[in-house]
Amino acid sequence: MPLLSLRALTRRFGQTLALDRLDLDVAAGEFLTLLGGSGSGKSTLLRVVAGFETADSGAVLLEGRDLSGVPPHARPLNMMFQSYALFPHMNVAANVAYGLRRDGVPRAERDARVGQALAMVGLEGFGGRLPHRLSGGQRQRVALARALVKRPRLLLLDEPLGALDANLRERTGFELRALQRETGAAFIMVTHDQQEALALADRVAVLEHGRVVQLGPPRAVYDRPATRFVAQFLGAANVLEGRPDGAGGFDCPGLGATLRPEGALPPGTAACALRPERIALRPLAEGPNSAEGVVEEVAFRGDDSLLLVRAGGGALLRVGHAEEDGAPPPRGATVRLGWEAASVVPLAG
Ligand SMILES: Nc1ncnc2c1ncn2[C@@H]1O[C@H](COP(=O)(O)OP(=O)(O)OP(=O)(O)O)[C@@H](O)[C@H]1O
Repeated sequence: MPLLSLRALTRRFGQTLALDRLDLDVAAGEFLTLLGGSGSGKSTLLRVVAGFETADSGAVLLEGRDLSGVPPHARPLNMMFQSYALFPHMNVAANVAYGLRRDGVPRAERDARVGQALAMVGLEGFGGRLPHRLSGGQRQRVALARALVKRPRLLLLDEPLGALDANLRERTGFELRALQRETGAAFIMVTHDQQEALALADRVAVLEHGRVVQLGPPRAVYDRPATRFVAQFLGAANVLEGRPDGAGGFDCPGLGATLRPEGALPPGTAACALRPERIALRPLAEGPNSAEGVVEEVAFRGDDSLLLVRAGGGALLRVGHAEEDGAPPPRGATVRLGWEAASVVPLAG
């Protein structure tokens, strides 16, 4: 049985359908990241699971038990907010102890558990500090300790790393992952950052318009996006419109060329995705899966350059050019492009 099951969860705000008959199962001990554009329903989903928001219809089941009517503090889960929501007048230890005190946990046990939780997030010795005397990263850890101290089976994290700078964010992400393994709790984390979502998760759920449009291991979702939205949202793939040529290929007028995927095309395929880093500046095979274009822009990005290449049929392609392949061609250069059949991903929607 999954730890958490969401069944046909629906939540409206006036005309807005924030959650639209959403189904999702989360396994015990799993790290799931929720990725989606602004307004896709990520926060609403967490808030409904936590009990801060009620669904109009549908069910939230934790180990098969329906949580409707169970108040937030009585749910065997915890939520960590983006703002951390620490009590400013309470020191770190009191902030972390808050939920235990409310549950009537005796003083000695409380102190021991607060000590353990602070050690877990690397904040031993900080118990007496007030939140305003901590750095952003330290405040984030206090919030995490407070969420973990009750040993929840499920932890909901709403953009927990949002307030951290890039370096700290990466390090804290790894720490979060280690903590999740150590505690065995399932984590559901909302993030705007697609790389973070891919890096940390066992599975990624992509939300669009209040529904899960794709769910799977990071690599599978990245390599085989199911829809135009997922292809462009994750890794900004090129989405090429066209139609099947009836002979296993996909005619793409914008490209002025034919794409040929490895497998068969479903008859209704209306677009294919092609990742920028899978396009080489040379033909890889004879015939299909190559095109010609003119370099319109070259943007240096550190470990690679991004080229915008205008293909023969007018489509503008994003093409990644790795540093180890030497200097990128200059603007105005005519280039021949090629890619493997395995890189062509037919899209369903
Ligand atoms: N309390 C509310 N009142 C009215 N509309 C709301 C409320 N909460 C959310 N919404 C709307 O529901 C939709 C989903 O919002 P939600 O906050 O869940 O999205 P999100 O994916 O978390 O977005 P973001 O990434 O911007 O935080 C949005 O259109 C939002 O405007």
